[in-house]
Parts: sequence; structure tokens; C-alpha cells
Amino acid sequence: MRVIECDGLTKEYKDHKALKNVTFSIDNIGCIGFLGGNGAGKTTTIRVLTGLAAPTAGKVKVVGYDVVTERNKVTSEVGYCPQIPAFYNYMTAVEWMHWVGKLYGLDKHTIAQRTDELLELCGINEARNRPISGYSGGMKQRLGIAQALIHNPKLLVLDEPVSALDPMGRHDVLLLIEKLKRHMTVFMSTHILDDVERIADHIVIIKDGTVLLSSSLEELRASHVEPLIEFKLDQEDIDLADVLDGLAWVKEWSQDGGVYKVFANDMPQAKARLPHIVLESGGTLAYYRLSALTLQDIFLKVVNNG
Ligand SMILES: Nc1ncnc2c1ncn2[C@@H]1O[C@H](COP(=O)(O)OP(=O)(O)OP(=O)(O)O)[C@@H](O)[C@H]1O
Repeated sequence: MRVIECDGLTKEYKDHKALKNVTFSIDNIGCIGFLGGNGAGKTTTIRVLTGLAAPTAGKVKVVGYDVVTERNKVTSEVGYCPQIPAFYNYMTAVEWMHWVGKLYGLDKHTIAQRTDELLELCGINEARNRPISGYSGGMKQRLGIAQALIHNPKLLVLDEPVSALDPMGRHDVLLLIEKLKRHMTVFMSTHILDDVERIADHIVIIKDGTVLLSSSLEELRASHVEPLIEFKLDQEDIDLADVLDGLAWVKEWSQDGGVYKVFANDMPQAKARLPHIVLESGGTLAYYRLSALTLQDIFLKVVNNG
């Protein structure tokens, strides 16, 4: 069973098509980074996935249930935390969790047990009996996540969970997501690439209401490895210019501060021959590495070509 299955999702507002044929699927537990700029369609997609808005067209299933015809089942399997979760600030965390638990129709014993577990997991336990009004932004976000998990959902959906937080709050929330993703699927919208690079296993990129890419981070990196070898010689007086100019498998090369960058036409040939060429020139390698693009480079490439 797929955790998320979005097939041709379209969402129209009165005079605006916010989502156009959005198609992607997620099979596993782990963290999914849902990336896109302002107005790309992230919140609209999240509203559909959580049953808060109906699609205009397309088929969307969450944890195997149709978001339109089986909406109640969807809401019982999905936990959702908005970017800025709202609370009754005069309540304590314990009171708030009990209030939310009752809304889900859970019995007192289950609520008490889940509250203890979740406040501990989310690092709120020490403040459990203090009014929420005194909590920091990070604590409120973690309480919002605890609340979203009260009914033990299979999918946790977070809308920009860290973008309004200070560095400390951001760090704590990311650590919590890292823990949670080992046991469930966490779908997290964001425009912060560093966070995605740190904790996501799969990314979906959306632009102007259209999905540009859906891929595991591992596959994405592997498919964007540039055929580039970077190396430096121990000997600054050895010049490889003439040798590199004469090689058929070298597409282009540059040298800056003793660091050579060689773009290859034929990577296997380049990997096999370069160390020999260095030796034959009387040099030794100070370092040698295959280059990989950063997620930032890949994101810009995908978005600019999309
Ligand atoms: N209720 C609405 N009525 C009309 N247009 C809307 C409505 N909600 C969203 N839109 C439009 O749909 C598009 C997608 O909006 P959405 O909020 O999903 O984007 P987003 O990726 O979450 O952006 P942001 O990061 O700025 O929150 C935007 O152009 C937005 O103006």
C-alpha cells in the first residue's frame, strides 16, 4: 500500500488554477521534503492530502484511502501541524493534549498514556504543567507535532515546520523529525534546502502548481553527478597543460591555484588514466575526488529547466 498516491490532482480556485495535474507517489516511511517557492502550491497540496480541501479533479489516496470518498478514514490516519499551530494559550500542554484527544474521541486512559509518551518524545515533558503562553516558538511547534500524533497516525504532514523558528528552535524540531521518520512517513513542506538535505530521504519539487521532480535523494544525487574530476598535485612546478590538451577523453579542463578540474567525455577512461598521467609527469596526488553537485545546484537546475 502506498502512503501517498496523487494522480492528476488539479485544484482550481475561482479564477486561479493552483494545482495542475499533480502526480507523485510515496511508498515508504522516512521524510519527504516537499519543496517549492512562494505560491508553488505546497499548502494547497497539503490541504488536499489532509482532507481539508477537495480536489477539483484527479484521484488522491492517503494510506490507501480516497481523500474525497473516505475522508474520515484519511483524517484518522493523518496527523497535521500547520506552520504556526494555534492553541488555547492559557492551557498547559497536558490540558491541551487532553482537549485534542477528546476531539478525536479517544478515551481518558489512552489520552493520558499518549500524552505522557508524546510530551516526552517531543521534549515538552518538563514544561508539561506550564501554560503554553510561556513557550518558545520551537516548543510550540513541538507541541503542535505532539498534538498531531495523539491519534497515532501513519502519516504526519508538516507545513513549513521550521521556517518561523530561531536557529535553536529549528535545530530541536529537525532533531524531532529525524526521530519520528524512523517509524512513520513525515511529509514536510519547506523552501529551506539545507533542512531537506539534512533530513529528507525523498524530495518532491513543485513549481507553479506542477510537479517537476519526485525522487529519492540518493537517486537524485547519483543522476546529477557531473563527469568532473578534481585534483591537486603535491608539486606546484609541474604543469599538465600540454598533456591534458592532447587527450581525447578530456572535454575541457581548468586550473586554479594548483587545483585541476577535468570534465570528461568518458568517465571510466578518465578515472583509469588520470592517476597514471600524474605519475608519468613525475608528480604525486595531494588529493583527487569525483565532484558531486550540491542539492542547491540540482534544485536550481531542475527549477530553471522546468
Ligand atoms: N483560497 C484561495 N483562493 C484563490 N487563490 C488561492 C487560494 N489559496 C491559494 N491560492 C493561490 O494558489 C497558489 C498556490 O498557493 P499555495 O498557498 O498552495 O502555495 P505555497 O506553495 O504554499 O506558497 P507559500 O510558500 O507562499 O505559502 C498561489 O498562487 C495562491 O495565491
